[in-house]
Parts: sequence; C-alpha cells; structure tokens
Amino acid sequence: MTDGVPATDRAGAPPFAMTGGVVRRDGREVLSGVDLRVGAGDVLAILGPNGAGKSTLVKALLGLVPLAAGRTEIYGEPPARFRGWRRVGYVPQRLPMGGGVPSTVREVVASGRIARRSRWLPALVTDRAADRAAVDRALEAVGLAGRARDSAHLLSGGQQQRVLIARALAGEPDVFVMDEPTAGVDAASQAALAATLRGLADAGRTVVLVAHELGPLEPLITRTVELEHGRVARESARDMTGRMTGSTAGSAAGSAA
Ligand SMILES: Nc1ncnc2c1ncn2[C@@H]1O[C@H](COP(=O)(O)OP(=O)(O)OP(=O)(O)O)[C@@H](O)[C@H]1O
Repeated sequence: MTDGVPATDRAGAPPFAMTGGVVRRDGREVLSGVDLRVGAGDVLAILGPNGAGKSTLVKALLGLVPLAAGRTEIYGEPPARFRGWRRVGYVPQRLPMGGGVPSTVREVVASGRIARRSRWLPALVTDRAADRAAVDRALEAVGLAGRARDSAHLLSGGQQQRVLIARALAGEPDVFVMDEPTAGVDAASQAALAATLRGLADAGRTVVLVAHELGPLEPLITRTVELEHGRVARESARDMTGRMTGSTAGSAAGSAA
C-alpha cells in the first residue's frame, strides 16, 4: 500500500454500488431494497421528503450504518475492507461539536488531510508544504480565506457548512458525499457551493449530494434519485440535449458511466 491507496482496488470499479440495500433502525426498515450504482463523474442528487431515508442511504454507502441485508461496495470493496479513504470526502450535515476545545477554521479544514498521511512515516517537509497549499486552496474555494483563524463554532450555519466542504476539498478526494449541503444555508454560501461544485464537475470528480431542493445546484446535477419511504421512487438523468429525463417509478437506479 502507498499513501493509503491499497493495491487491491479493483480497476474500473465504480465509486459506489449498492444492491438490495436494507437498513433497519429501532426494528423498522428505513431503507428497503435500494439498488444504486454511482459511476465516476456522476453528479448525483438524492432527493425526497423528510424521513425518506436520504441521509441513511449516504451513510450506508459509506459504511457508517450497517446493512441488515443486501450489499454495498466502495470502489469494489465492502466498506469494512475498503482502505482507500483518501479517495472519499464526506461532508456531514453539520459541524460536530468538539469536546470543549474550540477549533479554528484552518484546523478543521486541515483535518481533511489526515487520510492522506502515511500511518508509518512522519510527514516530510514537502508533504507539509503540500498540506498548507491544499488547505489554502480549499479555504479560497469556499470564500473563507479571511476567516482561517476564527473559531469554527462562532461562524453562521452556512459558513460552517462551507468549512466542512473545504475540509473535504482539502483532502483532494475523487468522490464527494455531501449530506444536505444547502439546508439552512444563506444565499452567498449556496452560490459559493454552486461555484465549487461546478469546478469539481468540470474536473471529473464524482459528487453524491442529499438535497430537499436543488436551487442553484440544479444545472450541475447529472442524475437524480428520489426516495420515498426508503425506496427509490423515481430517477432521472441528463440527456444529450441537457434535459433531465427518464424518471421511472420503482426501477433500479443504474449509471450510464
Ligand atoms: N439513529 C436512528 N435511530 C432510529 N431511527 C432513525 C435513526 N436515524 C434515522 N432514523 C429514522 O430513519 C428514517 C430515515 O431517516 P433519514 O434521516 O435517513 O431521512 P432523510 O430522508 O435524510 O430525512 P431528512 O430530510 O429529514 O434529513 C426516519 O424515519 C428517521 O426517523
């Protein structure tokens, strides 16, 4: 293994592939047999009403909640065996409150570099310079370069969301998973997110995001999957003319990639 990327990654395996995914919470099925393949370069929005299972689906894709039945793989490996975490950037719904120690914006964003570190070797001077440059780029990309020394917990909800996005950007992953990046976020932060996503999409990165409404993100989305009561109710993909088409009820969500 080099730099956290295992030699066993299966060439050509998609970022995510779930088959018949079932999740139970408190004895209740909250995901009921979801099939979802996310291809490299997809910018996929997971839509649906409150409680439909959107957050549960992204957490299950990442192995953060276990499947009661079915199977899911990240780049061809079940989450428990997957070792290429530097390839995956996760943006949770909100900044977890730390144990009383306030972190600066820069410290939170710099933590996004940790998965890139070798577990065995101390960071080289060149690595540290690359870390600093990546953190600077990430802060710049979300418009928070001027807030680097501020306490992250004192920022607005929208700015905290941008800090979390910058943390994922700093890790320079291949795939971004964002849980409601636009929820309760001010217009300036939504515009900053749309610009950031445009850059990621243009660079061929894969994005999976949960949203209630797409708003300014809509033109960037290449596929949608809509959940209802833990099942895929509808899905669509952008066709050659740029229109979203192909919504179907109850069928498997496949990627053209
Ligand atoms: N830790 C948990 N324990 C028990 N039930 C849970 C847990 N997490 C989620 N659920 C339940 O699972 C269902 C799906 O929740 P989930 O958060 O995935 O939905 P969602 O579509 O993301 O909703 P929202 O848009 O409100 O965030 C809901 O009924 C929720 O109450």
